[in-house]
Amino acid sequence: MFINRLSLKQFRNYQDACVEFKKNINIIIGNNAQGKTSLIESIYVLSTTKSHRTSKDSQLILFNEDFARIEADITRERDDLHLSLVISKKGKKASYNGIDQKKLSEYVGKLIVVMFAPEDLSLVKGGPQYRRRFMDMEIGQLSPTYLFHLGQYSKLLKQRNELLKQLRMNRSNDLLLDVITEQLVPHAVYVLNSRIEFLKKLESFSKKVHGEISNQLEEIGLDYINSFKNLELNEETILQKYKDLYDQDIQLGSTSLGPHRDDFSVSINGVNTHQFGSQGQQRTASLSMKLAEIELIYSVLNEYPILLLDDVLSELDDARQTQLLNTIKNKVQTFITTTNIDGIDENVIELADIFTINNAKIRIGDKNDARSIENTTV
Ligand SMILES: Nc1ncnc2c1ncn2[C@@H]1O[C@H](COP(=O)(O)OP(=O)(O)OP(=O)(O)O)[C@@H](O)[C@H]1O
Repeated sequence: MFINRLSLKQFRNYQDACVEFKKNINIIIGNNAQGKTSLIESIYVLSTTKSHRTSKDSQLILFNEDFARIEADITRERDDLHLSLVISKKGKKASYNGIDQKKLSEYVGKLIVVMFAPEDLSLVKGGPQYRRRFMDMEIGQLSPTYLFHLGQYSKLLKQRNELLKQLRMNRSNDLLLDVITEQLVPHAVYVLNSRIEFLKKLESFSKKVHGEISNQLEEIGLDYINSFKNLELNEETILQKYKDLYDQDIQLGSTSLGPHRDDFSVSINGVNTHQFGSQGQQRTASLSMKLAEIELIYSVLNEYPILLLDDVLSELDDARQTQLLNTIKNKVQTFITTTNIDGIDENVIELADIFTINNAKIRIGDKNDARSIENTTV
């Protein structure tokens, strides 16, 4: 898929902006704090309805304004799309081809993106919450059903934890605990099985990509860490396990097992990268997973997603940039932000359109414009 036109109104530091994209590689260059990340963040938000760098939607609205709007014209293999997302203090409203969407979960998946940003290093290095979020966002883009089950699971989990806390004070309402637990279990089982299946597929694509990046010296492994350990993941067994844990959960005042506790490990040549990997290995492993995602999405949709590279390309060495270029060339529309074009491989620059951003004003430029920006960078 391909974004032809993007327009922003009162999004972050953009008052009004409209930009057309023609080539599949687009380099966005500007000094710090001009609006580069905000531009690609807007594409991510339009796709997923969530920002990759804040959970507070109000931060996306230009200071002192009431709403922000992101719109784009998109060409997909099978059709053209017009997407619009309005973010206001009252909430978010999405529409496609002029039709308002009642549920955001049904809107997600129209525009599919893969983002690789500095925060993605946390994917390997950070706590389990980063990896759970990664799985949920990625599976969610491909499956509204997953988003539905995840949403139900989160809602019921919150209710169950509140109830457990009440029961800790006064053990009287076990019947309600039965009801909530019985409702929770099918969603937990669906989420678990989907994540395990996703991770298996991602592992097989990652092995291929990582082998190529590392000259076949390294083998990457991804393993789902399931808090139910080796239990069979069917509703009956999981329900029984939750029941066996009633006393423990009441004492804790929270649900001790389930998808909200899970994680996945990333290993290189059998060694856990989270604990023992070098910075470089952690970065390569994150990149392999992101590139693998592109191929995984293609295998499901028969269509490539859009790739957003926020300030990460110049940090990759030549071999990794070449690998990246091979993955995206002529097929994946890619947006690359940077303050410094010198760190970007000439072969990538040759294939790209270059845009400059200065105080939220976007201009189409060329290599020389990009270099003159660098000269003014302090
Ligand atoms: N809601 C908002 N309203 C107005 N301005 C905002 C809002 N949110 C962020 N900004 C400002 O927008 C500017 C651009 O931020 P952005 O993160 O896009 O910069 P950038 O060009 O990616 O810079 P860097 O290279 O430092 O990452 C910053 O000055 C930031 O403070």
